[in-house]
Amino acid sequence: MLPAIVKLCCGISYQHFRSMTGLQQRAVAAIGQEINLMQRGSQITLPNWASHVQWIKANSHTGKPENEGTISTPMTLREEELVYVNQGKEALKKALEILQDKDGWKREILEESGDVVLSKTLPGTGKVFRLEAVLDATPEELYDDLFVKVEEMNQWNPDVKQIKILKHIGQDTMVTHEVSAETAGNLVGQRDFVSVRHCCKQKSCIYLAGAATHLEAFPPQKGFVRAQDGPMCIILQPLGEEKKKCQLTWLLNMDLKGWLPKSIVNQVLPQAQADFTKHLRKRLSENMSYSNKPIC
Ligand SMILES: CC(C)CCC[C@@H](C)[C@H]1CC[C@H]2[C@@H]3CC=C4C[C@@H](O)CC[C@]4(C)[C@H]3CC[C@]12C
Repeated sequence: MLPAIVKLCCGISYQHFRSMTGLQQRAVAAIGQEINLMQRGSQITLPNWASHVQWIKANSHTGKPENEGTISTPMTLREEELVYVNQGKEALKKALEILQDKDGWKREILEESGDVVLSKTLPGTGKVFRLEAVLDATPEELYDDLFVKVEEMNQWNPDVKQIKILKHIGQDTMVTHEVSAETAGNLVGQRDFVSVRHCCKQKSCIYLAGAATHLEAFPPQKGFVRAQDGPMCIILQPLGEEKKKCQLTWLLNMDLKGWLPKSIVNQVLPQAQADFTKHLRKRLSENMSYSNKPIC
């Protein structure tokens, strides 16, 4: 019944859509784009009938509907954005596959706090690192610092010089530009990265995935070696019901590019991971002391 009504509405409104001008056309096209994107990015589940509605695709230059005379096929709009969402999902899948295999990990660092960094060499991928740490925070709080407020990371992590969000694609995907700080003694020069960052929440766990990507408007910058991050992933898993404790598992898979001896790379990367949790703990304790402060 419902699909029939929708089809009828489409039939009735079709002539109107065709005779619409400029802004109106763009508005309808934009709504269509939005619905397609939401549906494809599976941010919302639309009822089945929604797929019967065929949206008019407006030409971005002329504002006129494309395929004049025929009802256009379901739009392949914002394809570029869907590419990023899929890259993020793919990164998560690949990173989880690596983490799922519990065999063959070698211990690189064991901190007094109990944080541990492990490594494994994978054929075709090279050496990957895995950090395991328990933090006094909920997954949501960590998601806030690591995803929502990612641009603030340089304020608490001295290994990061700058992070900028170049593009938001919905709430769960973004393209970021990161610049690392110079390491002590400038053993490894500054690197910059353009990455797709994708978040996925499942039950009580939060997954933050990432992988190197391209943004035409952001080619490699002069003076920086463009490195490649990923497929990487951070898993935030709550520990215990009441206590604010969270298990953080971080798979780091980074190609620093440039001319660097492997021995240096294999030393700085696990160290950067171990340092990351130290800085993150400090940030969390500062956040906590703020939230405990009386309001006035
Ligand atoms: C050894 C030198 C060259 C590199 C050291 C800098 C490293 C530690 C920095 C540079 C960019 C940083 C990443 C930038 C963005 C994110 C996304 C966020 O959701 C989780 C943390 C994560 C993944 C950061 C982890 C730390 C990071 C990888």
